[in-house]
Amino acid sequence: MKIKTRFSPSPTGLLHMGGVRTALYSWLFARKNNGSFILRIEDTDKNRVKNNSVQDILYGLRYLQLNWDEGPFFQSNRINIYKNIILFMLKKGIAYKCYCSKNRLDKLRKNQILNKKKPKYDNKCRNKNFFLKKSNIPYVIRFKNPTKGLVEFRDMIRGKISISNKELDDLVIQRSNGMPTYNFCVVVDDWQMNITHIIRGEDHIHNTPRQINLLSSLNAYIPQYAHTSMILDKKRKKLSKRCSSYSIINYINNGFIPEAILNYALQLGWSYKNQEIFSINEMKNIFNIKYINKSPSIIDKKKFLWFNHYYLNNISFNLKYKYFFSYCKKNNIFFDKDVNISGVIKDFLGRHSTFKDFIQTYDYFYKEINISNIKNIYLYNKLINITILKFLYKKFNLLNNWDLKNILLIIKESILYFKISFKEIAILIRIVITGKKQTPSISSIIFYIGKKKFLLRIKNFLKYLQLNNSNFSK
Ligand SMILES: Nc1ncnc2c1ncn2[C@@H]1O[C@H](COP(=O)(O)OP(=O)(O)OP(=O)(O)O)[C@@H](O)[C@H]1O
Repeated sequence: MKIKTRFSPSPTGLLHMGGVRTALYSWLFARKNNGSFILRIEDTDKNRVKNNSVQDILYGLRYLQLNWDEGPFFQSNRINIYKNIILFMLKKGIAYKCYCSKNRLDKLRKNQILNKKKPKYDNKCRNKNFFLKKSNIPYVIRFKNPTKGLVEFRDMIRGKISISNKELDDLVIQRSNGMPTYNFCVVVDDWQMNITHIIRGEDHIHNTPRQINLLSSLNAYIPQYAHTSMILDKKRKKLSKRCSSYSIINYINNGFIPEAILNYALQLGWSYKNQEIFSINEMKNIFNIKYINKSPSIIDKKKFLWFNHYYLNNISFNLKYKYFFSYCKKNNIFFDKDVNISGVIKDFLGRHSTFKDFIQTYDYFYKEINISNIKNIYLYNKLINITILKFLYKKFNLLNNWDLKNILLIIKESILYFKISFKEIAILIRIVITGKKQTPSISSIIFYIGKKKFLLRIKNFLKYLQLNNSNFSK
């Protein structure tokens, strides 16, 4: 039997690490076993569906390259399939119409709670034959859950789980508005899509016995289940789809790369021989459900940054370049062709943990600097500054071979000429061409920023000094 797994999020909010890890484990399990990975969007509860949530899920999965073999299927497009099966179940007598009013059910529930009993439907309508009844009274359709025996399954993470059927309600499979319910649609889809393994969060574990009973009543194959523990935020609460700071889109916007997100997601609740770094291929080869642990995991931003930093330093230059430019494009950041951005990436990206941090630190390579924000250039007086800058402009303008060696030669020449220190001239140039007091080595910055931008910034600065009364001195 071909292995088939599925990721089936509900589009009720943002895709977060909990969803990504579930998708990753299901994807890895399928890939490791030459199986198929299916994407199914569980969007039948229209009241809870959030705008753009589907796009967010698809974008996140595509960014992470968790490619699906079938789908995306949308449950909202399959309503007729569910309804036909419900009709079949009614005919077969494994489902029935329940006309109990909300009022009656509320009272029943209240009394049960008062008598310290677990709230449960009392099966009032179960044995009445309402199938042919035509009336305007609203009704729901319930599944006839077995009343005796146990539902048992072997969870691939948690071991044997069994629950008495006495504990289970006659599940509503169709609401009074005619819409099939979540648990029912899931069962029909898992059955019709031939899902063999269901890896999902333990927030669904209470649904499993009901789903198994439904599958059995339809003579369907019972998949194997693996319920993972929850991922929690730093306050130890289950990650929320409503909180954007934990969303994948937020990580992507901050410049986390797929390798780091996947590696971090993998090891949140999964461990293998103390190894931390796994390439995608390694994940596919090694992945095994037996390495998933049962305790909840807490998102640790520092660790996540560490992974991204690691990958920014260790992926191939081509990949770095590709990710970096798609990040820039998405954020409307463009570089003049004069700027040697590959050099900047090669030399400086490795110092940073995210693209966002990197791009903010080196904004002077793509953004014009605002001279009027510069308050002090810490060097002599205005006249001397103007003289040095004019000298530099002239020398650099004549330089045809824009390379590090020649750039350093001009800097040295200016030091000797003006009898100032390297530090002093570096500060002046740094402020003028970057607007910042701290940057990496000034000769590299001059080299990477290119002749055109370098000269233009000196020229603009000179203009500003000449027009302005500020003396830019100590
Ligand atoms: N915090 C979490 N930790 C681990 N797994 C999670 C977490 N949140 C969701 N999942 C799992 O991710 C998968 C997709 O989740 P889904 O989008 O349906 O979120 P959900 O939290 O179950 O949805 P909803 O909040 O709308 O009920 C499910 O298998 C779910 O169990």
